[in-house]
Amino acid sequence: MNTALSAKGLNKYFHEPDTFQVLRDVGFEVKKGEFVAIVGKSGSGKSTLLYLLSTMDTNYQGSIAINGTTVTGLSQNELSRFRNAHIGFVFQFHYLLAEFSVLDNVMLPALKLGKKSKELIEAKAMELLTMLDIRGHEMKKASKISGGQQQRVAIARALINEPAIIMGDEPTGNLDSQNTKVVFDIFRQLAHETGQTIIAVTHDDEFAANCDRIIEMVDGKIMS
Ligand SMILES: Nc1ncnc2c1ncn2[C@@H]1O[C@H](COP(=O)(O)OP(=O)(O)OP(=O)(O)O)[C@@H](O)[C@H]1O
Repeated sequence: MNTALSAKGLNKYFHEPDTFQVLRDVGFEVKKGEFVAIVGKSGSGKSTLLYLLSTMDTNYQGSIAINGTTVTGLSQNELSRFRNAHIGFVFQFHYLLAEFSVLDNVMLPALKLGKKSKELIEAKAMELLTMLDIRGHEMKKASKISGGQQQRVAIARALINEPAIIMGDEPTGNLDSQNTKVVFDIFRQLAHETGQTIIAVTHDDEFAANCDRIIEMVDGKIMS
């Protein structure tokens, strides 16, 4: 199976203050190992779309399948389990637990999933911290490292359960150009060498231009 994500006929409405259609018949497929950027003007519906794709928002028309599982219609409990096992999230603001160590932050989603022993999880976390060049900072509180390092810790946390898909909402929105390049290169490596699929909403034209494919949203529709 070569399709990582399939979205069909997605329509989404907001009803406050007035009824407003934010997504209009959105459909596309993303292949396994593809690195895709979602771009578009502010208000075009990018974040709303990512919320649907990431299974956080279930109030829509249409259907979404991830890695061959139709997630549309699953219960909140099923979705929560599915997300934990299959999707990694990287946001503009990393939402690390400031008072917890770097290592604990990375280990947490795997401890929550409860499939592996603490020793195995710690070994995997250390492997990721090494790959992301944060080795040596693992016992520091998350609040005591730089912004670029924090974002790399957030990526390690997103990767700990070896998700098939990584979704980013402005994953480099808060970073300088040097750290943006580091994060971009990590994503590209994950896509092209590990076969993980990356879908990132971005306002950064250079970031988008270097992805495998750009999905452009205009007024809730896909243009290209
Ligand atoms: N909860 C909500 N209730 C009502 N309208 C909403 C809600 N969330 C978003 N919208 C509206 O839906 C439209 C799309 O919003 P969305 O956040 O998806 O856009 P975006 O392309 O991600 O924008 P940005 O680039 O500024 O983040 C906007 O007009 C926004 O005001």
